[in-house]
Amino acid sequence: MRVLVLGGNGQLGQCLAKVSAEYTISHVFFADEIIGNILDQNILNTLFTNEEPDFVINCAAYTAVDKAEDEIELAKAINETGAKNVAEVCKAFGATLIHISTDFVFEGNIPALLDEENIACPISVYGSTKLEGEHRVAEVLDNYYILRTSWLYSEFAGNFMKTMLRLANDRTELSVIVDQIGTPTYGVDLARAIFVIITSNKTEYGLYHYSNEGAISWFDFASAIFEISNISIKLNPIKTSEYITKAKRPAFSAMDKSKIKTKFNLEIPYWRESLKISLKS
Ligand SMILES: NC(=O)C1=CN([C@@H]2O[C@H](COP(=O)(O)OP(=O)(O)OC[C@H]3O[C@@H](n4cnc5c(N)ncnc54)[C@H](OP(=O)(O)O)[C@@H]3O)[C@@H](O)[C@H]2O)C=CC1
Ligand SMILES: Cc1cn([C@H]2C[C@H](O)[C@@H](COP(=O)(O)OP(=O)(O)O[C@H]3O[C@@H](C)C(=O)[C@@H](O)[C@H]3O)O2)c(=O)[nH]c1=O
Repeated sequence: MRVLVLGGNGQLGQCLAKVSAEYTISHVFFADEIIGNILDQNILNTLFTNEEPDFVINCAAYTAVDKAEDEIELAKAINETGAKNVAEVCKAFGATLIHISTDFVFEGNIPALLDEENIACPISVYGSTKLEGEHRVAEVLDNYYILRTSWLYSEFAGNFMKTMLRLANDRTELSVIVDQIGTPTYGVDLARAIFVIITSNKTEYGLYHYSNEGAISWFDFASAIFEISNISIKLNPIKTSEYITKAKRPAFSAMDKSKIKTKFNLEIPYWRESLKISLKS
């Protein structure tokens, strides 16, 4: 079993590296954006020729949600054309693709757990490009898994948990949005779910939702980060309208994980338990 991780230096890439040795996979190769530039088909061909992967995990993406509103072409190139390039090279080399997508494909106007059948209707450039990336993958390949995840955090790279800890260092007070509801996902839990899929020997291809269990606001998430870390800071709950950002974010994007739990016999940790583990790390 040979696995190739694209975007291997990013947050999820590092989470995959942390746990890959727990699984009976003979070879996992982590490619950064230079040796695995998903915008360059020649580079991808060379990489695939050398690595001969059975599975490819595509973590490479444009993930700067606000910046994407200004860098539309770059976000489209990486999240749409890049996804297509990866799917095409997987097809040419007979590899199964695990492609990562996001809860931000949803509009967020339905306050009920979103399953894979719910209509996606993105309200940001990032969300639109990720949805288009999903379509490109599905157009090219049959043997793909698209995993939509949400509010990814970990001890690695940049994320909301680390932003909160950093801001608490030099502020006595923080204001965080209370009317956007979703589910945090510990990247290490997602990494383990990906390896479960790879080692399952199943061929249940398609679209899946994966996050931790529970549904909370960003304010709740920040409160828990500070409470578990014993950081005392004044935290103000604010409305979305009081925190101006370039990109719109869904008001409700908590997802239903029944499909992945049933098909792969997965037990998903509750968000707060995973947060404690990540903060310890
Ligand atoms: N972070 C989150 O909250 C969430 C993320 N997701 C999805 O999960 C996946 C992984 O996200 P995460 O690990 O957090 O994101 P990161 O931004 O941490 O990692 C993405 C990686 O892709 C690399 N990259 C950018 N352009 C290219 C390119 N042309 N070729 C190859 N690599 C490239 C980046 O390199 P560099 O940094 O040098 O540009 C970076 O290392 C993404 O698909 C994302 O959309 C889904 C839901 C939530
Ligand atoms: C820093 C900060 C953010 N916020 C709000 C803004 C936003 O609505 C929310 C999260 O902010 P961030 O910019 O950290 O997170 P953001 O980049 O919006 O996170 C998203 O990233 C992409 C890649 C995804 O795919 C999504 O699932 C989601 O994780 O918190 C505050 O209310 N107060 C603050 O001090």
